[in-house]
Amino acid sequence: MRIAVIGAGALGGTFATLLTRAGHEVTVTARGAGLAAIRADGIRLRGGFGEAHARPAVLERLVERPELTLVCTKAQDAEAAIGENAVMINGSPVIVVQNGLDGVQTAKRLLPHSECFGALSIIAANYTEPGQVTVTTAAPTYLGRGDGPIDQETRRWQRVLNEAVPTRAIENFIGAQWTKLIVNMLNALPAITGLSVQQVIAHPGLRRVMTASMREAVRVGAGRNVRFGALQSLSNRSLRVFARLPLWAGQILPLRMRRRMGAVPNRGSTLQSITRGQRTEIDFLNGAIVREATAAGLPAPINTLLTALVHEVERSGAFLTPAAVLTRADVLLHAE
Ligand SMILES: NC(=O)C1=CN([C@@H]2O[C@H](COP(=O)(O)OP(=O)(O)OC[C@H]3O[C@@H](n4cnc5c(N)ncnc54)[C@H](OP(=O)(O)O)[C@@H]3O)[C@@H](O)[C@H]2O)C=CC1
Ligand SMILES: CC(C)(CO)C(=O)C(=O)O
Repeated sequence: MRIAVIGAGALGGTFATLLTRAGHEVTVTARGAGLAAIRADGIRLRGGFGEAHARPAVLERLVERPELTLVCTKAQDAEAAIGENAVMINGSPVIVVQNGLDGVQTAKRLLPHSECFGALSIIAANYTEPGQVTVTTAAPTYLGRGDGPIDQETRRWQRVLNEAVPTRAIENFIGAQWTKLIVNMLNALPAITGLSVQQVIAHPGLRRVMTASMREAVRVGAGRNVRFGALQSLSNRSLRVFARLPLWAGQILPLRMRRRMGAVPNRGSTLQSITRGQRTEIDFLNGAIVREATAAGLPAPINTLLTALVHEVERSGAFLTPAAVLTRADVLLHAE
């Protein structure tokens, strides 16, 4: 099948390489150093899914209509990246592989003639340099659309993706996007401190802040009447119970997430943007919680602080020490 992958970074590079290995005819779009590196030597994948080297076609923009397109940019780049390729992809199916709440809606708005789906990936992948990706956790990807049951088209594309990476079709995709947003409360503190996700969770003070951000996010979702979708071991019921536990007991959730992640350091996709000197996705992660809280008339002080701290680090290029983070967060934790 002719498959296009827009944005060949950590996840795009993983999907492009493994779809090529599965026998598909893959074209990726890239720019700058990524374009030059992939043109010269293809994409090299290491880690959790084994070693693979793919030589997909690489272009700045698509010039042919693919049979399926995966959009794998960060959320802040999705509108531009889809817009640049809209002439070619509008009318053919599109899967947006993205964190945050907005990706599928953005694709639907820009591609009114396409069937649009979303993929929530639990894979952890590190874009170590242009054209090089290391998978630090090999985990499933969840595919769906809307808030209803799984439809036939979703099952069809699930089977195609599943040839490359373990993929499951899910009902209530919109609720599952929220559940993934709770998981993505893992991202901010590594981006602020420069530590891996596992190191942040191992730090008792930072773990409390992370747990508080997750609880706040669940409460905001509940305030927006969200029915959280099932993802890994998380469910609507378990998340709502988690948000009511005392803070000390709630820390079981990030500890469980760390256990599932394994021991290979996971830098998280937001820290990777910081390290590359790029704008992060934080306004679509913790920032989305702040916006949703405003809409629900609820406070979201922890997510407001974490969003602001990531922006501080983006501007200064200097990570904060755990002690500096705790000085800023302590008063909020006492009020929790
Ligand atoms: N990495 C991970 O482990 C996980 C990531 N995710 C989510 O998946 C999504 C993708 O993340 P990730 O793969 O980490 O991101 P990366 O930043 O590694 O990759 C995104 C790629 O998109 C490229 N890009 C941006 N705009 C364009 C454009 N207009 N045309 C062509 N290419 C473009 C970027 O190029 P350039 O480098 O030139 O900017 C970059 O190579 C995010 O929403 C993230 O949150 C979800 C689960 C895990
Ligand atoms: C789940 C996690 C944290 C995996 O790294 C992720 O989604 C990300 O890095 O954006």
